[in-house]
Amino acid sequence: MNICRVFVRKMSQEKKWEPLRKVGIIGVPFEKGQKKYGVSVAPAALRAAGLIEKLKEIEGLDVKDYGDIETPGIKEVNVANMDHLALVSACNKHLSACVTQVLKDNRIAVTIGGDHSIGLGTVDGHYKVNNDMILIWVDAHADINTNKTSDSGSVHGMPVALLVKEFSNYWPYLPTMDWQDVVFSIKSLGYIGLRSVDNFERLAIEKYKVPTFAMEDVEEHGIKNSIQHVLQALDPTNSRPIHVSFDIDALDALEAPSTGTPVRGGLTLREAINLMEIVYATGRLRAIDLVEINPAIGNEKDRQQTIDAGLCILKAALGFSRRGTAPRGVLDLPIQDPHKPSQ
Ligand SMILES: NC(=[NH2+])NCCC[C@H](N)C(=O)O
Ligand SMILES: [Mn+2]
Repeated sequence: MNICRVFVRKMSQEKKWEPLRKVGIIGVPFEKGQKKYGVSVAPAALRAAGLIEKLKEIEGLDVKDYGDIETPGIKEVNVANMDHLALVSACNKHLSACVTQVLKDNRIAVTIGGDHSIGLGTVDGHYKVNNDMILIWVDAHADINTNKTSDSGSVHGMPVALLVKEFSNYWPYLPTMDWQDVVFSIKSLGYIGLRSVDNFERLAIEKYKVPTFAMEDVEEHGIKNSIQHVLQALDPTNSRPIHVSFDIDALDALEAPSTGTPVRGGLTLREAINLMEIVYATGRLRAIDLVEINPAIGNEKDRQQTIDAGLCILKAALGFSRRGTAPRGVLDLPIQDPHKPSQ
């Protein structure tokens, strides 16, 4: 039997994944998912630091800026221990539609927060286009509290719990949230970088066996094995689109001090870059969120360091190589005539 031919046929049936070389940037100046002032300034601060230009420098990358999502003032609703739900809901409804549009334009959706409550809209919008997507939540926190289990009442600690269909019995009726179809499964979720996990969050992770590499596990296995393990657990056939929701507080507070809920003992920037390089190399990254950069926290150096770290993470996710990239289609260095003066 011609095993070889069967193998070749099987290979050619498998979808080949190439990194998408087109991206769409969405800014979300939203901060009502938590209590501190400043995280809404991040999209402007990143743009001022050259976000668009720096991404355009990546060889072959086509970058389109879709502008910012604005959230007009709105009448609040009353849900126990859940601050500003109506505003969070309005912002995410709009954001979800925008992410869907970027993906339909055949671009990777790059969303700049904003606090992490906006993960609700980015994942909702992504799922509408790729319902086989997997979600990698890179964070110091699990963000899987309900209004019953949260100590803070801040929705940036709840987006994962709002997203997953397995949690429907853990929520009351949530006014203003009727736009959301809760269809994403917790079976498609994995965590990297955790080190501040509330009791009920830990219970949820164990109950639903969420592939989780908390900092102790990253310590034991290294970042490369950690991400590969999560990807393998969620998608053993390497065939599902990837969404990374990256909270800057996944980095050690020394690497990214300008954030609202910093925790020491986190990822180094090198580990975060390596993580994103590995995700890029799969060719399957379709959406990335970068959230919780708060330029109003710390001094000028803290601010710059945090924004710079965020830019490094985005660049690694979108194909920047630390090895360098030779100019495309050029085979030699520029020739000069040794008998003539320079021109
Ligand atoms: N996206 C974040 N920074 N989340 C922090 C959440 C902290 C805490 N677990 C809470 O529920 O409030
Ligand atoms: Mn978070």
